Amino acid sequence: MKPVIVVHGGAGRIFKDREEGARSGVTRAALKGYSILKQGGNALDAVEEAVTSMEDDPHFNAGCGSVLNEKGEVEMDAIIMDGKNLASGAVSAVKCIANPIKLARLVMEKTEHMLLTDHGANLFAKAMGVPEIPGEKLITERSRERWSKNLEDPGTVGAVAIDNEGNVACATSTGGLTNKLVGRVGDSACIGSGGYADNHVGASSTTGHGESMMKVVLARLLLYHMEQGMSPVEAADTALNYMKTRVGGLGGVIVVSNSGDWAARFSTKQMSWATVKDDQLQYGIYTGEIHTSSVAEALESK
Ligand SMILES: NC(=O)C[C@H](N)C(=O)O
Repeated sequence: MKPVIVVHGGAGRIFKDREEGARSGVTRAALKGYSILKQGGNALDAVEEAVTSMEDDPHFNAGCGSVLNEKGEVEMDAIIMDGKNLASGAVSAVKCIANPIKLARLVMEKTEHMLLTDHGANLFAKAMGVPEIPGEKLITERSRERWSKNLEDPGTVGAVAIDNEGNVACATSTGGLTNKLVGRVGDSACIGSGGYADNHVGASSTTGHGESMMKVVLARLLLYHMEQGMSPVEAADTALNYMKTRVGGLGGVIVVSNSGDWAARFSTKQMSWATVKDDQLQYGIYTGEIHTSSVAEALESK
């Protein structure tokens, strides 16, 4: 199986002055994940690496750069899932951690549980030797300014991949919604809403209005449509359209099928996304925008 990775950097409105940062952040993440797959690495490692790269990038609403809750603090949600055995791990409302996706992976691999929240997630991090960082380190000037004006930012991040053994995986990470209530948990920590991976079908990761996505269980819904015979593009559009007409919610999805077909679709005005397949990088932000270059060219310009 030829490896494929697809990443997103969030659906919503991306301002002009943020477009270049979003484009280069998603392409960097896709290239990092792909290089793991190319070296024979597995899909789980690739999606974790891609998401970690975007958590560390202050352009995105995940890790450093996360939006702030009603108290002006960062509380983050993340999930990772292995399509081989349907194992998954998640954290919700976790604070003072640089990379929630790594903590989610530890929940999957080191506990009997699937989701740890808030204080318990931090206690677990400590037990695993994951360093706590001051909450301030996750806050950017921009996130504080947008919070004070109660302005929404897109930027949840996610990745899906298939490796050369045909295993699929997904990972999603977010700071959630600006001015959310303390303790609010969104779709990104919830299996089937923020992401889902099953080798029998494929893997998906989502972004958008979390409460709407939880109502329709968006990530699993679109895989269901693929099980019924739809292509990734048709399944993504059908699921997004259902969410829009049924509950009035907007968002975006990325998906890879177990045969290596992929899609990046959104019902919002924009979503930053990138993919690498057959040593070719593609990326875009607006509907219909697709830039293409070889991986070699892209790595030279980085
Ligand atoms: N920007 C986002 O995708 C937000 C995320 N889905 C949430 O509701 O927490």
